[in-house]
Formats: sequence, structure tokens, C-alpha cells
Amino acid sequence: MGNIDLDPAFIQSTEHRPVPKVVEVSEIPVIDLSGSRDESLIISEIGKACEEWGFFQIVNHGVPSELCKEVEIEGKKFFGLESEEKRKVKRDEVNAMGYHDGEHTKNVRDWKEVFDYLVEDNAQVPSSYEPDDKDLRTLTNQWPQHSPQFRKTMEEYAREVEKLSYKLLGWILSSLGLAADKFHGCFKNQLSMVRLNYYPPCPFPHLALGVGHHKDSSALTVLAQDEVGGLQVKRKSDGEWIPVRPCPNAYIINVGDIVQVWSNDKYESVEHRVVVNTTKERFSVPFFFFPAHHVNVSPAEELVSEENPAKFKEYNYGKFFANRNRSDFKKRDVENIQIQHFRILN
Ligand SMILES: O=C(O)CCC(=O)C(=O)O
Ligand SMILES: [Fe+2]
Repeated sequence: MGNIDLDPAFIQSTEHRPVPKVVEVSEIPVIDLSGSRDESLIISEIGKACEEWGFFQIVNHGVPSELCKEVEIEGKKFFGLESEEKRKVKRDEVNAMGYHDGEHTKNVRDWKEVFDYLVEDNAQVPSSYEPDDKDLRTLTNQWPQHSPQFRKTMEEYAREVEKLSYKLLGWILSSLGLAADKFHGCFKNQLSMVRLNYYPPCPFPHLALGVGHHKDSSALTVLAQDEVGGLQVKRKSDGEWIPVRPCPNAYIINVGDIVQVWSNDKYESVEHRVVVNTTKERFSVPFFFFPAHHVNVSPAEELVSEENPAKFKEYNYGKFFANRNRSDFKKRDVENIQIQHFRILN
């Protein structure tokens, strides 16, 4: 990365290039989770934010700020290692965990490096995306050897953010009138993972993106970002790209595809992307709350009726995951799998 000529694999099609534009300022809601606040108020604020934006920020979330800082320090130290050292934990088509610098979103290469690890090591996933192939394989974490602190910090962080995710999911489900623990069991043997994202400065921010426009396939995502900024959310009301302002010690939460399906379309998994800049590197840490591979996702029966029929057919999460991973390593000629492909046209 950083060559004078830009590898065409990074170039976004004209319609997806970021254009500087003045849009009316509006911001995703910030919700205070302090224990002293009335829980029903928190639930109604979350419900409103999920409906209007599909995104919100949270403060006073309970994850220790020193731990978040340590993740940033250890993460940046890792990305600062020689390329040869990072490649020792390189992810490949067999093991999807570890370091990667060639990720594609919607078949265009992203201007970033990543390190992925599972919250529950040795998770099982389908060996292939083919519906009839019942074989499973095991995904295993790979840990760099440069510092024992790296693994310790990352494992501790995953446990904290997982706890927070269960709480958030419970509140989201309560806001839909569902039991808070309705889908708790789906996360036993979960495929949840933490991703460390490193976006180097980019000489071509008008042509390339840190992450191309996409929706997360998770139930929800809990994202930490540093002070640089770059995340943009597609505003539901008019489709404009709105920057998400960095807010100290806050998390950005977004509704993922699975909550969209469970909610029978009441809450939407909203498109977002990351723009890069010519001078500053950026670091961000999403936690993707993914269920176990055997979970079949369909609208909650309580939200389906004759007047409001199911908007999606059931799909298997493991096969969806396996299918998505096909496009991580190479440019494919077809669009990768989306929940839209399971939509029932009423
Ligand atoms: O870096 C960010 O702010 C967001 C990254 C993201 O959307 C993703 O990894 O799915
Ligand atoms: Fe995302």
C-alpha cells in the first residue's frame, strides 16, 4: 500500500466514490446507559434509535476505559510490526482468523489491514457454502508471538464486550415487545469475533474506501473508533452519507441483518462505509455478535400475523457465513450473499 500508482483493485465505481458534499447536520442519537437511569427509558430510546437510524452511540456502558485504551495500544503495536512478522499469523482460505491485508467488500479491495479473533476459540462452521454439504470445520485463533500481553488484553476485551452485547440485544428485543432472552440460546457456540481495523493514510481518498458500503451480517455490532473519524452512515430519511462523530469512551452500535430479520423489518440493518484520508492513520475495533452456525434465522413469530406477514424466508446462519467468506479473498463477478436474497415479495 502507499505506492504512487493505485492498484485498480482498490478503485470504487464512480457512484460509490466519496464526494465532498455539504449535508444538513444531524447526528445519530447518543444514549446514556448509566445504571441510575430508568431501564424503561433506555429501552424506549434504543427502540427509537433503531427505528430511525439503525445506529446509535452509547456512553457509560461499563466496559473499563483502561481496557479499551490497552486494546488500542496493543493493536497499534501489532500493525506497526514488520510485514513479515504480521504475516506469520496470516489468515487464509482455510483459517479465516488472524491478519489480513487484502479484504474485499462488494468485490472492491478495502484500504486497510485487519486482525480477527473469535470470542469462543475453535468455533465450528460449515466446510462449504453448498446447501447439501453437511461437513463442518473448526476455526482457530492465531496469536502473534511478539508480546504475551496482546493475547491477554484481547481475550479480556472480548469477554467484556460480549457481556455488553447480551445486554444490548436484550434491550433491543424488549423494545420490540419480545422477551429479552428470547434469542440468548442462539449464541451458545457463537461465531462472534472481534476485528482490529487499521486504516493507513491513503493518497487516493477520492477513489478508494477504507471499507466499501455494506451492511453487517451480525445480530448487532459494537464498534469502538479512535478520534480520527471516517465512518459514515447512510441516513434512512434521504440516503445521504452522514459522518459519525468520534465521541470519547463511547461505542457505536448498529442493528445487523439478523436483528432486521428477527424484527420482521421493523429495524433495518443500515449501510455504512469508511472514508480514508491522506494524513492520518485510523484504528477501529468492531465486535460482531454472530450466532452459532446451526442457527436458522427467521422473523420472530410474535411479530408475524395475517396483517403483517413474514418479510423473510428462513436462512441458516452458518451457510450465510460460509458464503460471505468466499468473497473476502478475491474479486468475484457476482454480488455476495445478502439478506435481500431471502426477502419474500408480498
Ligand atoms: O471502521 C469502522 O468504523 C467500521 C468498520 C466496519 O463497518 C466493519 O468492519 O464492518
Ligand atoms: Fe460494518
